[in-house]
Amino acid sequence: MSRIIADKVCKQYRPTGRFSRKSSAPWALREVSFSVGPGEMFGVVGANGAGKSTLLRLLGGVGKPTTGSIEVSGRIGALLDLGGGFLGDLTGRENAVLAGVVAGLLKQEIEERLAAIAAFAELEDFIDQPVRTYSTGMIMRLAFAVAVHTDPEVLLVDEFLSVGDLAFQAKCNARIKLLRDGGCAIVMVSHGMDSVRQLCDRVLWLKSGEVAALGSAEVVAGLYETEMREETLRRTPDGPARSSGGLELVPRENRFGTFEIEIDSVNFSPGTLLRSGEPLAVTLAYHSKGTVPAPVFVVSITREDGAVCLDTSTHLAKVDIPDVQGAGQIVFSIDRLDLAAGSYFLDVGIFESEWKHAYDYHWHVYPFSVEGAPAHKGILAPPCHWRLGGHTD
Ligand SMILES: Nc1ncnc2c1ncn2[C@@H]1O[C@H](COP(=O)(O)OP(=O)(O)OP(=O)(O)O)[C@@H](O)[C@H]1O
Repeated sequence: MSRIIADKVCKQYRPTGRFSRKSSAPWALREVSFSVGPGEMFGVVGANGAGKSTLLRLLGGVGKPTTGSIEVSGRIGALLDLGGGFLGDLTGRENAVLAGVVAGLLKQEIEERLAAIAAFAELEDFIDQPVRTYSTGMIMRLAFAVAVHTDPEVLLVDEFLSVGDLAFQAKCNARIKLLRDGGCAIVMVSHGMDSVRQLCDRVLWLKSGEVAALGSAEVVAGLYETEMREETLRRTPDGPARSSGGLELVPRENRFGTFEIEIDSVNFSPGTLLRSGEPLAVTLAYHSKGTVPAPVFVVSITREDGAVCLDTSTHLAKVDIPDVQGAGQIVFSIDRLDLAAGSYFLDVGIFESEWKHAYDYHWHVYPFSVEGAPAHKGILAPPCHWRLGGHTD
């Protein structure tokens, strides 16, 4: 069950000013699909103008996708515009009650929580003062405290907005983790890859409104950092698009990396049809020009909607990989691929030993389909059996 399902979401703001007549406005989001389950922390990363806030706003019900759909189930706690909705002449207490009611709580329910809200926001002495006398930090603390005390089942947070002093930030993060452990689905726009790695389960990387990558936090943070690193170093990837086995590998589109090691070939043809329950073996052939210390090899299988089915690496499997130089190959095999029928992607890559950046990562280059699976719902479809035992009268 998912709390959030975004399906091919596109957003184009109504043309104004320079886009009014001659050309149409650019797309702020284009064909963005993903789902977030209960208890999942879903990060959204991307450069300025990539579409992160637009996505968060749409998830919070502010505006509608131009095309595509968004389904959110459960009470939403949105920290989109911290304190922006507060009325200056009302006291902190009155604003908290109003915000709680808007979030869907009964007046009495929110009143019962006021002491906890004021304590969390560290505003006990100021809660009966008008909000116009508050500093920006105090307003943000109050807004955050209200949002996390309304039992949200979905929480939308922009990390930038949740900053207070470091101690308060740590308290917010702890609270967010608590909510996650209680089954809240959290979408967090993140700006630092360290916090992405620490907090998020999965990450969506938006680039000019499109999905650049979607997968486990480590992989996507590594890919993003690769690109940022290249940008900071003003470094262009070696070589133009390369063709391999009929595939077009385009740097920064479906191939990310610094290419100190390159994946030369993968023995997996795009469009392969697999039968559920069959074994799978993938051989990566690679080469490096210089010596590369203990790289991490990664294989990931995602469903078409971005759900991670398998995400593994030599690091997780504790396989000892020596320093690499020259050409070599590595084989990854699964005894049974018990996937439900559907469409999937196999992604492969090689990362720096500490996951700091990708050497070479092939993103959604190898689509495949699975058929012949038992008719279960969900991602896994292993052979299953039912046995009714005994009778109760
Ligand atoms: N209200 C608006 N009207 C018109 N265009 C908008 C509006 N809001 C955002 N955009 C445009 O949509 C695109 C995505 O913007 P958005 O603010 O969602 O990106 P972002 O990733 O959140 O950026 P940042 O990190 O700078 O906040 C940009 O090109 C931006 O100019």
